Amino acid sequence: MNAPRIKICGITTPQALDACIVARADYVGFVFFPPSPRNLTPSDAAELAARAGTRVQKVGLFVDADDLAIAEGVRAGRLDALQLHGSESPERTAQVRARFGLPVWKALPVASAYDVERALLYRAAADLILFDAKTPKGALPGGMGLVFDWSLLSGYRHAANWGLAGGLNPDNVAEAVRITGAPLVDTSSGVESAPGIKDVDRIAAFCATVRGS
Ligand SMILES: O=C(O)c1ccccc1NCC(=O)[C@H](O)[C@H](O)COP(=O)(O)O
Repeated sequence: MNAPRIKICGITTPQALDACIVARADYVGFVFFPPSPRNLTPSDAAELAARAGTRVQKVGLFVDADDLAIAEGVRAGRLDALQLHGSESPERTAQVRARFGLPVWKALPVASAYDVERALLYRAAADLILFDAKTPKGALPGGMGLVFDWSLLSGYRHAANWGLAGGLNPDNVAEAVRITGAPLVDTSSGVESAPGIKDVDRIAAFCATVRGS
């Protein structure tokens, strides 16, 4: 089995970006959601994008954003893909893909087998389904370090390209991949020393563990 592709989400500094590139992460995530401790202004995103060049793919994360906000993120962050992490419907997801001409990842919150089945609704609209842990009402919809029951994905016949997120870190990611067979893993708080503060050693350890799994 090929090693899973790796996305490190919530990059806010050149040091963290460089650590992802050195560790050969496939994707970095730029968060465009003001309530997040990882939110980027357009000028921060432009600086990071210029530094990254084509060395890593840049995924812009949006939560129920309108076209204007997405367009600003796409321009500033020179984005390669869009991650919709709110309650976007299949119709809105398809609309965003058509409007921006970029691959769209749809994050789905998971707490039960029913939540996993909802992926079918997005089969035609999204290029990738990202299964993430459901967060409590009123909390951020992601980036909380919460894990869901990975056995919900064990042996599941996926109808679409997909990835696993939610509380992954250097200590648990090998087990998560073993149980789910995830072809892509995504982490944010699991490679941080505090909310929004990436730890370059944890980024390196996460990537090394995934490549070795
Ligand atoms: O990172 C945020 O602050 C955030 C805010 C709003 C929606 C999603 C957010 N992050 C998503 C991610 O970073 C990941 O795609 C995923 O949720 C994994 O996060 P974590 O559990 O912290 O590893």
